[in-house]
Amino acid sequence: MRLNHRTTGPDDAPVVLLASSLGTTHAMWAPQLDALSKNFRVIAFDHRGHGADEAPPGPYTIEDLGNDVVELLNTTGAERASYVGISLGGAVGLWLAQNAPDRFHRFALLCPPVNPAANAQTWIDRAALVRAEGAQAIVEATLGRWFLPEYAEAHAEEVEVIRQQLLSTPAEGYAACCEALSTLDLTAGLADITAPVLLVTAEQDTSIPPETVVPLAAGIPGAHLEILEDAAHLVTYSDADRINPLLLTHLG
Ligand SMILES: O=C(O)CC1=CCC(=O)O1
Repeated sequence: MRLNHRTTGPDDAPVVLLASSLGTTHAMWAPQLDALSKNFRVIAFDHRGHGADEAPPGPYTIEDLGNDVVELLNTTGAERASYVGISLGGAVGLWLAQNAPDRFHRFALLCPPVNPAANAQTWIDRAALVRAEGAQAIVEATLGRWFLPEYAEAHAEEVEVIRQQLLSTPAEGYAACCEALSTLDLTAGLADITAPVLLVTAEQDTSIPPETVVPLAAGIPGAHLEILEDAAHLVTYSDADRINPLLLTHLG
């Protein structure tokens, strides 16, 4: 599976992979590109079934999504990369930290779901809804979880960009990634993670609430936790001015 991606920054710089949330594309990383591309070769990619290409039929598994990233890394010629992932991208990062530790330096995982299988039926129902009715069935509720009302009111154009990404995501790709989440529980391997991990959660994140992310900091050896006040789920997009310095400090 060859993932859609966009590369910026110097060819000979250390590689950083950017992994987006469910139903968005690599374009959601626009607020990070200038800051990260000065010192890194930044590769922002689409998960399988997302972005411009046709979606392979689901269900997908976390192994599918994680192995796609390793294949993408293989094409760069770099032995190792650092990895920044939000939401679904954060879950894939947790899987990579546990299953491909020799390919990665550092992880920054923002609002990652660690045990979505605890709510398996929710994800199965969402997959069925999107297969039947398309992404328009979930778009407004999703934006309501991802952005604070005051941000959405003041940044209508920015929110519209994410709305269009959600609406353009192939229904099969979105649904098949929901199915990957419905079977995913990464809690057992947290203590085995050896890479330095930055965890970020947002106080008003109703998608992946802070109480599900805060315990990861105790479970992952040496993990560093940041809790953002006055922010909802899609922190890289709505709060780049606070997130970018955290990423630059952690990635080194
Ligand atoms: O859709 C949501 O609000 C929650 C979510 C889980 C994984 C993801 O990328 O988004």
